[in-house]
Amino acid sequence: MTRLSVNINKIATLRNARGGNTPNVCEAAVNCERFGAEGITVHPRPDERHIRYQDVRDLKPLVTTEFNIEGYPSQDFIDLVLEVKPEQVTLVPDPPEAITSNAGWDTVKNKDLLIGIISQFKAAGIRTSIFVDTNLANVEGAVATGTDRIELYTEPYATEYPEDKEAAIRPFVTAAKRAHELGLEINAGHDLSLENLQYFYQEIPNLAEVSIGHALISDALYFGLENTVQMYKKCLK
Ligand SMILES: CC(=O)[C@@H](O)[C@H](O)COP(=O)(O)O
Ligand SMILES: NCC(=O)COP(=O)(O)O
Repeated sequence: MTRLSVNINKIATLRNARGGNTPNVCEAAVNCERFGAEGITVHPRPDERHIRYQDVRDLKPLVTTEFNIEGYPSQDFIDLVLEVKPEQVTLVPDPPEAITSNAGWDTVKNKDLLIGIISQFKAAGIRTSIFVDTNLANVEGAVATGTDRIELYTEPYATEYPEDKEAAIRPFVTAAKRAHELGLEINAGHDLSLENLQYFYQEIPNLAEVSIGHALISDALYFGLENTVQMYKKCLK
């Protein structure tokens, strides 16, 4: 079974636009789970442009499926994750000025950094995942970091899909097969949508979880959040 983890960053984007508490981020998370989400993902960025550190603290007692906190492993981020103790932490190499996540880790160059950070989270009983592209050197390099999972960075797939879906999926199948051979569990995310999700799910073996936010929350503006969560779940059958 592939779990759908809904990334609620963009609920917080809308809330922050007016400075109040509407839409309520915690209420949205609880409802996403009620509508069928099997996880809630948040990505507190250094500038707190959407999800704030306090949102992460407020969400922890409310999330009853799996709580996944994504982010760059600054000391503030590490401290927050160790304080909150989610089911999973996903490390991304995003610089503070990044508009969004746009690359995976160079797991060879960052091996020692990742080993030190991942060991802290694992000692706290938190499952770890690291964002990687389909370069096999980075997939193979992930093993040495001690991470439990990789998260395949799927923006290149989403970009190429409309032109040539067979070409788009090919590197991801290769990377997923190699990761499984190495004993890594496999997550995926970034720019997955109602257009491209089902094919990705059908072609990628041993896919444990997809985390989806931007497209799903955008679709909810037209179809409603309950309908939309269930439409995405149907793509994972
Ligand atoms: C790692 C990943 O792909 C998502 O967390 C993405 O970074 C969402 O971040 P934004 O919602 O800030 O675009
Ligand atoms: N890890 C990917 C994620 O959480 C959501 O990415 P996106 O669907 O907002 O592009």
